[in-house]
Amino acid sequence: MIVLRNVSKIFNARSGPVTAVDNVNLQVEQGQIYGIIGYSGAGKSTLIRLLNGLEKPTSGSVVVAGQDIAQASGEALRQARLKISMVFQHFNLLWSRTVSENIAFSLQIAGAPKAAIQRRVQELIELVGLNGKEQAYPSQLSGGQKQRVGIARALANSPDVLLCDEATSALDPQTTDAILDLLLDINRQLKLTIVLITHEMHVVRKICHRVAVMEAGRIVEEGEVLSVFTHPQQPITRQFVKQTTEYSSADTPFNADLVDAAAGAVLKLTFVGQSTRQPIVGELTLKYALPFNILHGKMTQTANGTFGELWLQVPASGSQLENILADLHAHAISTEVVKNV
Ligand SMILES: Nc1ncnc2c1ncn2[C@@H]1O[C@H](COP(=O)(O)OP(=O)(O)OP(=O)(O)O)[C@@H](O)[C@H]1O
Repeated sequence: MIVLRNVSKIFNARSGPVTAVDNVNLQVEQGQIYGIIGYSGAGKSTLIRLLNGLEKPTSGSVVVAGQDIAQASGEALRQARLKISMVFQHFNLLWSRTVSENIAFSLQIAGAPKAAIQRRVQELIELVGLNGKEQAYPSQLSGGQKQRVGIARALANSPDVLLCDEATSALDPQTTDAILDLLLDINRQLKLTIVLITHEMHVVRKICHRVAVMEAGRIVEEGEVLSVFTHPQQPITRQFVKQTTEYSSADTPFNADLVDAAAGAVLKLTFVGQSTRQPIVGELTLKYALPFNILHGKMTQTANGTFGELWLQVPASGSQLENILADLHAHAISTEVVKNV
């Protein structure tokens, strides 16, 4: 659905040239929810503006739904952009128009017949859960409701691609989750391709199928969300993954006092997919007749699967510890010896 080839964008600022996007290659499949994560200044906004033709690349090609957006101009660009909608962080609603009128606006501009507009608006109101709010003005709505209007408005022209520019960054955590659920629902119901930019890994974890990590204009890591979470390669990706855990340093998530200095090695086990279903601690306890001590455990859901992390203290060393690790690997469980006591 979207293919970016060797895309760079260099701005000529007063202080000199700024490379906002640096040789980016990217592919988003039809029906995918694709996350682009990075800190402020990484180039995310520029990249998303390249996708809807608001910026032209300095070099490279940007193809969306078969159309080269970078080459298109005039009427062709206008038509292409009708199929690429955007949802904004600060909603960008028309404050003097009601909810219905905001949603109807782009259809009116396109010259759709009145009855068709009314039908479409009602359909969208129901889709985003705003029944009863048709005649309300944006100032009478909560942040989450405003974003529902923003999403309904973006869907009015039945786009091929929905771009979300930090769509939940102005919302509290509960409202963020409700809006993310709505996006997931829309993706499933309409098979709509969604590209979102964010600085929050929680957003990526909850709804994205794939993620690209951006740093200084480049994509430094890319992959399926589940595999990026379980095997982050770059330091910046590890930092983002840590955002979604309750501990912020490289330290373990449990109180160090729980570890008995004389009671053996501390292991971190990571389970992915099917391996999350195995009663592995019970099996090991029986097999080795050892009192495995659970220090901490958690399961995390992503859009393409579940992974679990478990910290254990194992009163074993030497060849016995090696055998335990080999057994875990045979069950497709990754291990890390956090501390070898
Ligand atoms: N029109 C412009 N002229 C000059 N420099 C620009 C322009 N737009 C963006 N930049 C620069 O390009 C770099 C990337 O900016 P961009 O806004 O794309 O990053 P971002 O990841 O979206 O950050 P934020 O989340 O803060 O918006 C920054 O160094 C920024 O200063």
